[in-house]
Amino acid sequence: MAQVLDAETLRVALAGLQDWAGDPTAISRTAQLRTFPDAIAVVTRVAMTAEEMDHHPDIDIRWRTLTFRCATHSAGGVTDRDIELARRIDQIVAEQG
Ligand SMILES: C[C@H](O)[C@H](O)[C@H]1CNC2=NC(N)=NC(=O)C2=N1
Repeated sequence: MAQVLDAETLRVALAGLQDWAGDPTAISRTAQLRTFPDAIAVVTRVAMTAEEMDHHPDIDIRWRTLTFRCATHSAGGVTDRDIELARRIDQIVAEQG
């Protein structure tokens, strides 16, 4: 099973991502898109990626502002799977933004 990252490993991983913050329990990032449809397009793409990975973020939608939160429930915290999901979310946001 995936292991929860220790604080130092997490710090290094967060430095390689775009706007993510958090602690070993969960990481999150907010992204503001140009329009509501742009935001929903990002949500749809993230949903497809999450299904492929069988790893799903919590997503909060407020007009054109999205907040993503990633943790591995079965492990009780942030694992490599969350870092990979965050990286893919960054890529999708960058492509849509
Ligand atoms: C059976 C299936 O693999 C699990 O329920 C998956 C689904 N998606 C998940 N997503 C997240 N973020 N954490 C999990 O522990 C998790 N578990």
